[in-house]
Amino acid sequence: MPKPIVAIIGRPNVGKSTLFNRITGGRVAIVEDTPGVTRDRLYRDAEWCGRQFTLVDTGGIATHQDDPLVARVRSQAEQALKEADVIIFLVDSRTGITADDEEIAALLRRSDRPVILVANKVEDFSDPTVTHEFYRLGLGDPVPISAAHGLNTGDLLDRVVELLPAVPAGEEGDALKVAIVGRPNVGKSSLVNRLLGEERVIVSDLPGTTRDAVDTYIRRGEREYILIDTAGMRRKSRITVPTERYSVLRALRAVERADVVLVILDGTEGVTEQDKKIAGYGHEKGKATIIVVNKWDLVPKDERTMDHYREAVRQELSFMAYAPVLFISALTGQRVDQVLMTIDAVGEAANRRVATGTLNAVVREAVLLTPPPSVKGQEVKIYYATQVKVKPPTFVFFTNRPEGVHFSYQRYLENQLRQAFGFEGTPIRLIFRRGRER
Ligand SMILES: Nc1nc2c(ncn2[C@@H]2O[C@H](COP(=O)(O)OP(=O)(O)OP(=O)(O)O)[C@@H](O)[C@H]2O)c(=O)[nH]1
Ligand SMILES: Nc1nc2c(ncn2[C@@H]2O[C@H](COP(=O)(O)OP(=O)(O)OP(=O)(O)O)[C@@H](O)[C@H]2O)c(=O)[nH]1
Repeated sequence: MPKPIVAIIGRPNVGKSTLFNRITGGRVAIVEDTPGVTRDRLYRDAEWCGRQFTLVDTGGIATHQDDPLVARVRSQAEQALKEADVIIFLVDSRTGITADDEEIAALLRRSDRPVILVANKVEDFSDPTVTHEFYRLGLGDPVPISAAHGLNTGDLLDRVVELLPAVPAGEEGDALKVAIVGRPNVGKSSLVNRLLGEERVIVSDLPGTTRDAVDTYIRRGEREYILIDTAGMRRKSRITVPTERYSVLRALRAVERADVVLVILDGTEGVTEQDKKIAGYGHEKGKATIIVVNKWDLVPKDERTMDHYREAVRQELSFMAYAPVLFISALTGQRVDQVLMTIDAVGEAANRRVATGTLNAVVREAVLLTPPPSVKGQEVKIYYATQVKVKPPTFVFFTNRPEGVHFSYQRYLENQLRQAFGFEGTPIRLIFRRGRER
């Protein structure tokens, strides 16, 4: 299960970022007395009484600067309503209720999300009348706080934790987290639907309809998965819709918390620059990756079309030669069964540990077969290796000259390890350290 999300909403200048920093214990950011000062940190993890959650500061959500304030505040609130498990609605006890507050309150009253109404900037907690007028918003008892001084914020957090969804038993454990990423409209939601075997995510022809990452928990026999369905990532220059900034962040976050990344390509198009960038995120983060070429039903083909496409993928994504390539149709269901099987396989490979003895037998033979080239007349010796980590499998090689192991020789060693141990679908890392013969 992902961490629950708690959003702070409210009109500009009520103290959202002050409260955000107070709760997450971040450095108190430079807050100015100017309404609408933009910050770029939207999400931060927080914990209270052992419960973890992700806090969102909606003041940082990008909106059209040209839009009237009311529209901006409303779109931020709507965004928060879509994804938050609990909402903190912040008002300013010094200014009292404004038209913007009324507008947000109306939105909140129509939604079914738990809302905590919080009156900020309270100086005198002994005076019960300071928060009285806020009852009129129809959202229950206002909680008085001072975000700037950290007064009563503990009580507020108690309320937040009470309202968080319960942690379902046994769900924290072994489920493999699978991020489904790709450009808008390549068929991410359609694939998720197929994998679920039922229509649960709304699919539409409009690019970018799937705005938020949706986490779905599925079980197949003994195995459990969490599918993280992300919104399409747009090229930076084309980001015009306010929520796009959100989408890119979410997609990156999805990759970060995933064990396996499915990069979905549109079979009717080649591999684009955007595809490369998306695939690159997973590679850099050391995630096991599967390339899924979708809409294969639409591709006019003969018996060589698949090989051609595969070659193109290999060429464009040459940095991830380890990733298996599948050709599917989310629409007809063709070969979709291979997706879960391949997820299992690459998930296992990413977690594989090789015994030190076996590893060194392979390394010795590889070195014997092709010794490392010497550098400036000096011999380079590889003494032994050991696996220090999984996800991704990471190996430390001890050598007399770590800087002398040429990149092409590192490639050679990587290939030898792959030949011996597989590791299909996962990057592996080789680290060279100075050491002595054992
Ligand atoms: N007196 C007092 N001032 C506060 C308190 N909390 C925040 N402020 C001040 O209110 C102003 C606005 O605070 P911010 O945290 O930037 O408000 P915001 O809601 O994030 O504002 P936007 O960025 O415009 O959305 C700052 O000058 C803060 O110092 C408080 O508890 N008491
Ligand atoms: N012919 C065909 N059409 C498909 C296939 N997969 C998806 N589509 C269609 O492609 C369109 C986009 O599919 P979605 O699943 O919404 O794509 P998405 O990647 O989630 O899109 P965003 O929400 O924009 O990120 C829909 O009209 C689907 O019916 C496929 O395998 N074959």
